[in-house]
Parts: sequence; structure tokens; C-alpha cells
Amino acid sequence: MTVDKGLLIVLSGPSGVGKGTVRKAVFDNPDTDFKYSISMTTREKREGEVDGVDYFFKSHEEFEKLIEQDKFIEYAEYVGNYYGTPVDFVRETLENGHDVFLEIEVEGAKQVRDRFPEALFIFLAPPSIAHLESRLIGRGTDSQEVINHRVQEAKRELELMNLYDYVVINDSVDEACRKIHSIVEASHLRRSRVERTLRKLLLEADN
Ligand SMILES: Nc1nc2c(ncn2[C@@H]2O[C@H](COP(=O)(O)OP(=O)(O)O)[C@@H](O)[C@H]2O)c(=O)[nH]1
Ligand SMILES: Nc1ncnc2c1ncn2[C@@H]1O[C@H](COP(=O)(O)OP(=O)(O)O)[C@@H](O)[C@H]1O
Repeated sequence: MTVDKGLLIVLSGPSGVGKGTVRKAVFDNPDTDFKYSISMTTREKREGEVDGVDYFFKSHEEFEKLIEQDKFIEYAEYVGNYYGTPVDFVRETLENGHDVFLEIEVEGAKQVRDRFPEALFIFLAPPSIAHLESRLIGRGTDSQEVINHRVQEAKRELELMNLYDYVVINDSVDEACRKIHSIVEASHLRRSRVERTLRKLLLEADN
């Protein structure tokens, strides 16, 4: 562990909990100095989305070639499309001492745990299942059948919560953002303390 390297921050949670909304609010805050890792995806670009800003949009063939070349920290298939985190950007940015923020679904987050166990894992949870369902309905992007499926999936995904370092309830978006900022701050302080103590003990052991 070296504190001059950046911290990898992973925000995950069930579909419809508000990951995208909270992530946007975190990056709208001018005090945020984490770097957002733009994912690659094979899904269609939506109206208003910009290639290289919202996602790097790739064909299935391009994405599978990148998988073969081991270009992802993690990737997952989600509702019929691939989504993945490019490895080069994350490694270079962390090496340069900047914190990197990932907003990804739960399967991908599991893979990040294996490759970056020192990362900070934050689970975004809904205040209740009823809130989750009404947010999915309110978003207006899915049929009732897909919503029912997502709610069933979410119940399974909620059980993964205990694998995370922190759980943030997305009641108010502003409050969730504030909590994420203080969790990151606390993690930096903890890392510095641990490293200082470790250095001191190793120095003593050498003498
Ligand atoms: N595993 C993984 N999931 C991702 C990545 N990028 C985005 N996602 C997740 O993919 C899911 C679908 O994202 P998107 O198609 O933008 O739709 P929406 O967030 O449901 O409106 C969300 O849960 C995102 O958090 C990634 O690089 N890896
Ligand atoms: N704290 C919140 N209170 C009320 N509605 C919210 C909140 N957070 C997100 N939403 C709404 O819930 C829906 C799902 O949010 P979204 O960010 O798309 O979720 P995810 O990225 O986790 O799938 C959106 O319509 C969004 O506006």
C-alpha cells in the first residue's frame, strides 16, 4: 500500500437505486477531485449521450476483441449488452496519484474486488423495495414486466451488501453525495495512518 497512489472508489448497487443519478451529482460538485472512469459499452447510444463522455460506444466485435486483449478490469453482460471498465485509464490515473471513481453494476464490482482488494467499495441501497420499484416506474425506461424482473434481481443483489465496506442509503441525492465524500475522506485518513504506523514498525524492526 502506498498513499501517494490514488484510491479506487467503486459505487455499486441494484438497478434503479440511483447510481447514475448520485454519480452525476457527485461530479457536478466542483469540490470533487476524483476522476470518473468512462466505461465501454455495446448498448445503443441514447439521445443526448456523447461518445467518450457518457460511454465509449463499441460494437460487439470490438468489445470481444478488447476482452481477449485483457483490456478490462472487469466487464459484465447487463440486459443483453456488455459494459466494462478500461484497465489502462484506471491504472495510469491511480499511478499518477488521482482517485478513480467507478459506477458499475454488482457483478462487475465483484470482479474488481478480486483484482483490486484495496479498493473502497460503497453499496448504494434504496430506502425500501417500494422506493426502488417506484423509481424504476418513474424513470419510464422499462416495461412493467422488466421492472418486476429488476425488482426480483434487486432482492438478490441486496444480499451482496455485506461484502461492501460501506452502505449508503439513497434517500436524498445530496445527502448520499455528502456521505460518499466523507467516506472517501475517512478512507484517505485511514490509509495514511496505517502506512505511517507500518513504516514506523518496519523501521524499528530494521534497527
Ligand atoms: N460492470 C459494469 N457495469 C457498468 C459499467 N458501466 C455502467 N455499468 C452499469 O450498467 C448498468 C446499465 O447502465 P445504463 O445502460 O447506462 O443504464 P441505466 O443506468 O440503467 O440508465 C448500470 O447499473 C451501470 O451502473 C461498467 O463499466 N461495468
Ligand atoms: N434519491 C432519490 N430520490 C428520488 N428519486 C431518485 C433518487 N435517486 C434516483 N432517483 C430516480 O430513480 C430513477 C433511477 O435512478 P438511476 O440513477 O437511473 O438508477 P441506476 O443508475 O442505479 O439504475 C431515476 O428516475 C432517478 O431520477
